[in-house]
Amino acid sequence: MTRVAVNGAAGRMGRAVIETAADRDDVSVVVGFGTEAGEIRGVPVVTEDVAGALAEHDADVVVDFAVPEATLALAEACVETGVGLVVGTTGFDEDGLAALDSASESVPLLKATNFSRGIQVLQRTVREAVRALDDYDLELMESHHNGKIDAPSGTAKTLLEVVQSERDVEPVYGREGHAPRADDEIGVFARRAGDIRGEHELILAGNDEVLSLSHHAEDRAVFAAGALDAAAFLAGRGAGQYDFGEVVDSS
Ligand SMILES: NC(=O)C1=CN([C@@H]2O[C@H](COP(=O)(O)OP(=O)(O)OC[C@H]3O[C@@H](n4cnc5c(N)ncnc54)[C@H](OP(=O)(O)O)[C@@H]3O)[C@@H](O)[C@H]2O)C=CC1
Ligand SMILES: O=C(O)C1=N[C@H](C(=O)O)C[C@H](O)C1
Repeated sequence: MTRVAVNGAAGRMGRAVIETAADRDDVSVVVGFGTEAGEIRGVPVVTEDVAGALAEHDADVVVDFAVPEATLALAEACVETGVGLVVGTTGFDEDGLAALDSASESVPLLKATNFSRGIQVLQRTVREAVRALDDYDLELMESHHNGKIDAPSGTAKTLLEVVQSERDVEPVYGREGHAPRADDEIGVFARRAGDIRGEHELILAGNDEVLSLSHHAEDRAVFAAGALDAAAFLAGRGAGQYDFGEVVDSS
């Protein structure tokens, strides 16, 4: 049984993680962290002394869905206590990413911009498609709920990295006015509306055809389940960076 702490416990994803864990017997959420103290489904939520709470509740791994500055403070507490860290938060700047890299020298750390298994497969499919259709026009779209802070989504950035590892394309974020398309560009578009859980689509267009590769999440439970799988995978491992692809391939 992996003892899990949840950062951002009262948020959309934090609550989904607590709900999802309640139906599983391989993980147990022992404490949550947030900006307001309280209790969610019997899980105590605390606001301060994160390192003390990790030790007190004997947590093995923290699952984090919060905001970058909270994640970075949490990473310090994980290093202090030797607790593993699953990072789902997106929107880090270069310094934030470097700080997480450095934390992974002391504790096991698994960061993924998307914990759905379908997106893992989409990443692999995108690589193959971009490689095979190497002169097709590429355009990337994502849609999310109206409470999302960062744009483009972390997943869109990851998909862009996959594309760029295969092809030298420059992102153009939205288009307006006189904006003819260049051969070496990829349009990137972000929409925010309602409670869309997360939609991503890459189109590859050329030669009188369009290949559309898309994914949509129907429930946040899919991300919560993947993050908990990652926590169970990380428990007991040594310091270093792990990949969600390893979790998917191992189960
Ligand atoms: N990797 C993946 O699969 C997924 C990643 N995400 C990412 O997860 C993150 C959270 O998303 P979501 O749950 O929708 O966002 P929410 O805004 O619903 O939740 C974020 C939570 O973090 C809390 N928080 C803010 N500051 C702190 C702090 N200092 N310590 C602890 N908690 C804090 C907020 O509290 P308060 O409300 O009081 O400010 C809030 O409860 C985003 O970056 C999102 O992109 C989301 C879904 C899937
Ligand atoms: O904020 C969200 O909701 C989501 N964020 C992640 C991202 O930025 O890619 C993953 C998922 O799409 C939902």
